[in-house]
Amino acid sequence: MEIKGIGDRLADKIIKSFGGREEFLKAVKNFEVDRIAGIEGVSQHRAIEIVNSVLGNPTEEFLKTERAVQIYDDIVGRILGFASTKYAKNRILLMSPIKNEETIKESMSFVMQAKYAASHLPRDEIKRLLKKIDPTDDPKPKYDPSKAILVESSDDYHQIIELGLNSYCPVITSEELESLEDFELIVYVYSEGIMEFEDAYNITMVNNESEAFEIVPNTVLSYFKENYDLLRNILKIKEILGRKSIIKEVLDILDSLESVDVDETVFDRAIESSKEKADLKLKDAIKKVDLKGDEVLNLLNEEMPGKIQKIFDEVMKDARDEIKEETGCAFDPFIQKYPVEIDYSELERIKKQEMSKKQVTTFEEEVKAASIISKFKVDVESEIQEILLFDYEFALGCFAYYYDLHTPTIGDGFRFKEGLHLNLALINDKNIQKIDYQLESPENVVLLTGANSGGKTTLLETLAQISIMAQMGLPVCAQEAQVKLVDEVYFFSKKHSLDAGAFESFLRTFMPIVTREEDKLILLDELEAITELEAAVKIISSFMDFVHDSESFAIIVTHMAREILKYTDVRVDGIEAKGLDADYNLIVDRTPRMNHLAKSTPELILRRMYEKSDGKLQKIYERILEKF
Ligand SMILES: Nc1ncnc2c1ncn2[C@@H]1O[C@H](COP(=O)(O)OP(=O)(O)OP(=O)(O)O)[C@@H](O)[C@H]1O
Repeated sequence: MEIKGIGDRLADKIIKSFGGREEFLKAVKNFEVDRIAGIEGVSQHRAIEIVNSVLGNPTEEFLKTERAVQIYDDIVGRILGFASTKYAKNRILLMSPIKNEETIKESMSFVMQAKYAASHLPRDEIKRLLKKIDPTDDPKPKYDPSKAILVESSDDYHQIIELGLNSYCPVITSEELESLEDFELIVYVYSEGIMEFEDAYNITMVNNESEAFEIVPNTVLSYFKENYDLLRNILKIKEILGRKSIIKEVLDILDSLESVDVDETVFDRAIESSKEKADLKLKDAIKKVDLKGDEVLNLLNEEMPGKIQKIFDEVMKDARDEIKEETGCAFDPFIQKYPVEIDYSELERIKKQEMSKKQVTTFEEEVKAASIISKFKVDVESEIQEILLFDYEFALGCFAYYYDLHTPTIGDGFRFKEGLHLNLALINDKNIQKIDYQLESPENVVLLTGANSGGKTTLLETLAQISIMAQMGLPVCAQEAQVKLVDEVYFFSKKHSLDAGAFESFLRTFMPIVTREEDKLILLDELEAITELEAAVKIISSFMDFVHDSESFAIIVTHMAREILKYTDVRVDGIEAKGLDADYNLIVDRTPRMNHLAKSTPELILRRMYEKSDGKLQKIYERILEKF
């Protein structure tokens, strides 16, 4: 693969922005059109051209006229409508016509298999899930200032920096640590173990030879956490497809990681309710106490009589037990008084301690999860890739399914049965007629004549679609078809401009066609609309003779068949209009009759206009009709 087809300056710029040729070629192989389109001055369209030309499939060598390109773009646009992910869209944008028969056949059979699969799948549900698949690359680390890594020496410090862990949380040395309270969690990465901490609930010790995820589990977990929803959707899709997946295990591990938040209100509620109960019990019990004279005297000296102390002891014990029951934590937040008072600073201390403990357990759980889950990363990534590829396949399958495409054979000419223009393929209307047609040697040049609005342009476009789609490796919109693989497709659409500039530019593109050796499919829609009639007749007839003697194929739509036939001898086909139906629609057999010169029937169109108008306008149509 070389970087051909790109100007040197642009190639330099692109390679530079990728940080090297290898990186750029890797992106091309991964169909990363967007990364190239992201470079300043490179449009999406140009990016596609660049990737295609690097891959060796330049579309511009095949699609020779503006209209041919439009027909190709229209086909691609229709397929894109079925794709959901950026990956699939890029791959579809890069589908270009080629001539290698083997590759074309392989691709057609791939699409037909996808069509079969799509026909059996819950398409809407899958599409809804695929719409949510947008994988992020490795997410940027989230910086968490509430945690810290504590190290002993500058060697240890550098080791942590080298692992890039300083982008997850602060890294501090013992001198910088003013208070343990500064952080919710401190991961002490020790080598000697020289620091000692008493009653430090928010510290966890990790050996300095540990792996990165044992110090910061998020180095592994972030990727999975950030992609949680994506993974869930991938799992759902794989379940629908009946494919095996390891994602369920990954999600179970992620789900098992408890949330760090300690519910502080549990503490507040437990304490309030035990205080209320204690107050009631004290009131009841103390009322019944009978104090002796010296006990009353002692009480005046603020000495608690034994009887009352006993009551307090019992009631407070009950209160503490109740709190332990509710919060799972043994502590005493009460001050012995009546009514009982709450020691709020003790309550806060306990809450903080519990949070720290919880932080440490969560950390340990995360390390455990990270160590298991890290082994799944490669598989998870390949499952994501598998689903992106599936989206591409599914889009092609849906396209083939909804448009009812069929594999054509490859042969020496063009022939199709029950063909339909893609515009008409999805319309459910009894007036839509499927068409049979053929263009084969020795009748490789044909004049197509017929009724106004009979469907001549539509037929030309149908053949162009069949040829382009087949060479893109797609099945085609016809029940049966044979296509010839050509090098170039030309489509000249009907232009209404008759000025000299248009004529000259037409000749400039048109005439060199016959000097080229390549096999061509040439479709010409009413040349006489571009030039003066007499000149058109002469140009067309000479052109037809040249094509006739070549390996190329041409259909020429004309209203001047009789005149052209004076100069050359070719097959003439005709689309015949038989009249108007009760709703003034044209009754027409859309399949051309071979060797039949059909009249154009403007009077039928005029009659329809006459019937559908009224008043003055109708009178005018009537006057014109009288002349026919
Ligand atoms: N096979 C078909 N079945 C139903 N409708 C068709 C079919 N082919 C063409 N039409 C419809 O007939 C109309 C005229 O088609 P088209 O423009 O191809 O005719 P034309 O012969 O090229 O006309 P013109 O006289 O302008 O050259 C369009 O609305 C088109 O959708």
